Amino acid sequence: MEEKKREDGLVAMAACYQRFDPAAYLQYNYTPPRADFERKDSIVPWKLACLHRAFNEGDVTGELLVDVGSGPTLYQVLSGCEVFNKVLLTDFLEVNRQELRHWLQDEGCNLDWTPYLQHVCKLEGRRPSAWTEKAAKLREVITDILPIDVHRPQPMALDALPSSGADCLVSCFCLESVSPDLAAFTRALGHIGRLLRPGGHLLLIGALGESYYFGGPGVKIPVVPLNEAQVCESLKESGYTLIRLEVYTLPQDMRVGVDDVTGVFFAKAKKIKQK
Ligand SMILES: C[S@@+](CC[C@H](N)C(=O)[O-])C[C@H]1O[C@@H](n2cnc3c(N)ncnc32)[C@H](O)[C@@H]1O
Ligand SMILES: O=[N+]([O-])c1ccc2c(c1)CN[C@@H](CO)C2
Repeated sequence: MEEKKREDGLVAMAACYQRFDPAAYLQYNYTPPRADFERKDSIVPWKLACLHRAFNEGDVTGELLVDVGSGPTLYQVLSGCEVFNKVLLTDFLEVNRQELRHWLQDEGCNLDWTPYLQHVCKLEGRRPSAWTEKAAKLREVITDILPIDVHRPQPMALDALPSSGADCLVSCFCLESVSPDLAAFTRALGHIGRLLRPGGHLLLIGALGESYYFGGPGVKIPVVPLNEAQVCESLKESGYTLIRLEVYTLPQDMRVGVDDVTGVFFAKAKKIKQK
C-alpha cells in the first residue's frame, strides 16, 4: 500500500509539470525585483554571491560539474564554468532542455542572460564587458543537456556519467519543488548522491517554508515546505557532511504572488567518502 501511495504521488507531480511554462517561470522569478542587480537585497544577486564564493574557496575541484534540475535557467553554472571543464545540464522536461539548447546555440531564448553574465564577471573582479568571454566559456564547457528524474534510484542514463561519477553537483529549487513530501525529498537527495563521487561536493539552493509556486499561468505546483533543521537532517540522512548553510529571508517586496516562499537556503555539502 505504501509503495502504491508513493508511486501515485510521483505520477501526480509529473502530471503537474506537463503544464510547466518556461517563459512564464523565467518572467516570475528571474526579472526584477527578484533579479535586480542594483539592489543589495535582491534574491538572485544573493544566490550568485553564494555560488561564486562556494566555487572559489579552493576545495571544489575536478573535471565534471552536473546541474540537477536545471529548468530553463543558466545562472547556476556561471561561476562553476570557470572551475570545471565539463558541465552537464539536466532536466525532466524537454521544453526546458529545449530552452537551454536555444541559448547554447545562440538562437535567442526567453530571457536575456547578459546582466547575469556581467554580474558574475564583476564578482570575479573582471570588467563587465568580459561577459562575452564568459558566454563563450559556458558554450565551450556545457557538453550536454540531458534528461533526469531524481525520483529514480538511478536518476540519469547509466552512460551519461563516467563510472567515477561527477566531481560536483549543483541543484537549485528542484528537489523540494518536485517531491510530494519530505520523505521523497530525502530519498531524492540520496538518489542524486549516487551521481557524485565520494568526497565530491553538493551545492544546494532551495526554498524554505514554501508550499506552492506557479510554474505558469494557473499552473500551481505543490512544494514540500522545508525548514533549516529539515534540510540539515535530510543532508545528513542521505550521506552528506554539511560544510555551510546560509539563509536569505525574503523582504516583503520580494513576495510577488508567484509562490509563498519565505526564505531561500544555500547549502555547501560534501558526499561522505565510502568507508
Ligand atoms: C522550480 S524549477 C527549478 C529550475 C532551476 N533549477 C532554478 O533554479 O530556477 C524545478 C525544475 O525541476 C524539474 N523537474 C520536475 N520533475 C523532476 C524530476 N522528477 N526530476 C528532476 N527534475 C524535475 C522541472 O522540470 C523544473 O525545471
Ligand atoms: O527568488 N528567486 O530567485 C526564486 C527563484 C526560483 C524559485 C523561487 C524563487 C521560489 N519558488 C521556486 C519553486 O519552488 C522557484
